[in-house]
Amino acid sequence: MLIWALSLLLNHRHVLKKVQQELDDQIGKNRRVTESDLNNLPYLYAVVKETLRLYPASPLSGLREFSEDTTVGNYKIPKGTWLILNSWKLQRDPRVWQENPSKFMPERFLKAHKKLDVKGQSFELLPFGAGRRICPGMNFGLQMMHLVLASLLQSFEVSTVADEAVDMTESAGLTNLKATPLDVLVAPRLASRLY
Ligand code: HEM
Repeated sequence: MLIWALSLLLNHRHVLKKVQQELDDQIGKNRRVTESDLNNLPYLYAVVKETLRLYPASPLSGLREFSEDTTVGNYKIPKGTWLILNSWKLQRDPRVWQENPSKFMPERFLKAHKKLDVKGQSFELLPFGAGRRICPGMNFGLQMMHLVLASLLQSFEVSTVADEAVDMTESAGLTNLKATPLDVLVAPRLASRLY
């Protein structure tokens, strides 16, 4: 997830600058970001949500089995049928994400989709699944993503070799990995005593 987030930010430098500006405004450059700062970083949260929307770690959800005959929409589903949810497709569905569904736009989570969260309550956005078998590592995973991304972007300027665009090709598989490795150049952006 971190690699997708960094890749998206490197291809959208204005978003990268906005995340770093938020970090500078909220924390400043005289100390390192800590876990207790995270609640004051709404733009960073929007970036993480938008990354999980476009590049869910598990594009096809865990398997479910219908425990009784039922009807969903106009479809009759017999007991025992297996269900696999395509969250990758759902999370780019133009009927839900009307404004440029495939575009990286964290602002959508501060405006039109402000109320959507990633914790299994908003069925348009299910990067951790939902229900009884929802990812048990969700809160830990989210907290780590926010903290690691915040620390990295506060501490370092990041760029690509020769300012090339990052290749966003995805690999086929149960987990959504980048097809090509990400090379990042880093340079310190804080005083040396803080490292
Ligand atoms: C950003 C990080 C993570 C993402 C996006 C993620 C995503 C997912 C997804 C989509 C599922 C399937 C849920 C379902 O079928 O409804 C899942 C299941 C699971 N995850 Fe995660 N996960 C993350 C981090 C973690 C971490 C840090 C741990 C452990 C420390 C963890 C442990 C598990 C386990 C054990 C399951 C299987 C749960 C079950 O079948 O009952 N995950 N995860």
